[in-house]
Amino acid sequence: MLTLEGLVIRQDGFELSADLHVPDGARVAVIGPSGAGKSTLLNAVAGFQPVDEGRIRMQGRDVTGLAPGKRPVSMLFQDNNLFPHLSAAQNVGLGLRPDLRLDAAQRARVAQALERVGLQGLEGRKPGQLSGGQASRVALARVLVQGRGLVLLDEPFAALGPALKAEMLDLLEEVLDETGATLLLVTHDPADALRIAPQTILVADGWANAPVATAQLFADPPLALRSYLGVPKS
Ligand SMILES: Nc1ncnc2c1ncn2[C@@H]1O[C@H](COP(=O)(O)OP(=O)(O)OP(=O)(O)O)[C@@H](O)[C@H]1O
Repeated sequence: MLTLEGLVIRQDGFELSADLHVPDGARVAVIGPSGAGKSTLLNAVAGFQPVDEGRIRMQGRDVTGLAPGKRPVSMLFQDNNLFPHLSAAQNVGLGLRPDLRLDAAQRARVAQALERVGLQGLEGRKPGQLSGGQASRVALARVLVQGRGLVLLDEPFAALGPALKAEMLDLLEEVLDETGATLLLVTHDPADALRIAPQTILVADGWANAPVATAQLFADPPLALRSYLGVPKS
């Protein structure tokens, strides 16, 4: 699904390298110290961050030079990137057509996605009239209608309480089951990784490492992860 070949990203003295492969349908957490480069990695995969060396391949295609919209990727940020002046339905519709000129079938898909995430009846509300959890559901509905092969989430549910976050991770899992998409999820919470991602990419010391089994990584964390987790070094 996703291959990073000899990737090097540089910005203002910071350098991140990656040489790794994420198989189709894999669910992978991205974890590591603050400032290690987790968001930089996701932004490069999504196409928002230029790459200095190497190639990014998706579904067998070289996408290194492609604009974000041309990549088979949906990205969800912590603020859910919803437009405040648009309704929930319009925010979801943007995932299908940026000019929002939806035909009847596309409008039906939007309604179906909003119903799928439990927001029937709230289609006309603007983000400011929704709770944090409901706004996250709108963003997930957009991921659902986009139906892209790779879903990138950068700490999307960090502002929600623990129970609501667990609920959203469960809903995310259901959406992934339905679309078969591959997931990269940046999180600061090992419990999130253990809950949803059998594999984890550790970003530390200038490298995004190849995915390893999440349970094993946390059972016996490498040095770079120990201080971050607050685990004694010996
Ligand atoms: N726009 C930018 N221009 C220059 N340097 C940047 C920019 N954005 C981030 N950086 C630097 O790049 C490095 C990686 O930042 P990044 O946001 O990817 O880390 P992170 O692992 O996601 O951190 P956190 O967990 O705190 O969100 C940091 O040293 C940061 O200061």
